[in-house]
Amino acid sequence: MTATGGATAPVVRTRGLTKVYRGGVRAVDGVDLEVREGDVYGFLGANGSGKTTTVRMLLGLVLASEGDVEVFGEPMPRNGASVLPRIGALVEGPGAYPHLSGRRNLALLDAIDGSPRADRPGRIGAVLEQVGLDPDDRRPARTYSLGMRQRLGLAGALLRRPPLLVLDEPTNGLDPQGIREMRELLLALNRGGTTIFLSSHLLAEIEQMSTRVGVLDRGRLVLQEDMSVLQAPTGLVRVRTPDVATALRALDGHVADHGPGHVVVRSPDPAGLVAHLVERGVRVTELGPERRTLEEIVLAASEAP
Ligand SMILES: Nc1ncnc2c1ncn2[C@@H]1O[C@H](COP(=O)(O)OP(=O)(O)OP(=O)(O)O)[C@@H](O)[C@H]1O
Repeated sequence: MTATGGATAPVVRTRGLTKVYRGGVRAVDGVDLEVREGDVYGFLGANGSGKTTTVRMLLGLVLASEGDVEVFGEPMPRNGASVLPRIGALVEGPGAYPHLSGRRNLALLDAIDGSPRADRPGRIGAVLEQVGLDPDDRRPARTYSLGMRQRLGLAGALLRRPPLLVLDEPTNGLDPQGIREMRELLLALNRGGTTIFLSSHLLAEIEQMSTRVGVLDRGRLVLQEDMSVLQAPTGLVRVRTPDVATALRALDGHVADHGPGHVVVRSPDPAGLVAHLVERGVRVTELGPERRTLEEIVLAASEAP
């Protein structure tokens, strides 16, 4: 196990991870991931950028062509038998036996896992409640909405109370309400200490949930950074005002940008800036630090050659 500067080993680390499919498609190309304990790691990339292939290599479902994967400091897939029971995974659309209820589906999964039988009903009831499904619902899974199936899939992933969840596009096919519920559930799990690795092609989803983000572009990791660093204040202040023309005169030389109803000002001192503007008859309706959106950050990273 390797430790970085005395800190705990990353929960997931890859080095030079590469997958070349037969026929020569380089789906994943030299990827160095680092997911730390407690992260909600947002793994972002357009369709076809290689997210699913990467997730599958993390879980040992696809063999890497080159490079290595460590999960909990152990090599994968070699130590799968010890590592996989500590991972809850939802990789491709949730699979469930359509003729069985949610509870029966989970009981089967639990039995396959070889978990102790004694407290099975209680354990299953608890995860069903946790994902917002009724533990007493006897209807077969085929009558479930897509959102309910997705929750059932997540319930299956949570049965062993894994410290790491690996989820490939967990909100695919959900309506806005379902997406919100999934987000809240995942954030609650993360607050309880679960590390979450989440792939998505949706910027807004990653922006709202993640503590750290990795961006894949045509198989290459073009960005990996903590959100707090990416969205640190830029030293610019955005001022909303109905008096843009007056503001421009008052701030001569300090304006970085302006548009209808706002100016963006280079200023280390927002309080002083307000006083300065008000003195010169500029009405300020709103003022706050300017931060880059994840979209701007990702576009800039993906444009690099
Ligand atoms: N089994 C395979 N054989 C050959 N090529 C494959 C295979 N699986 C994926 N690919 C190719 O590898 C590239 C990456 O695919 P992958 O599914 O990993 O991307 P993704 O980012 O998960 O995309 P999506 O969100 O559409 O699933 C694509 O060009 C895809 O066509």
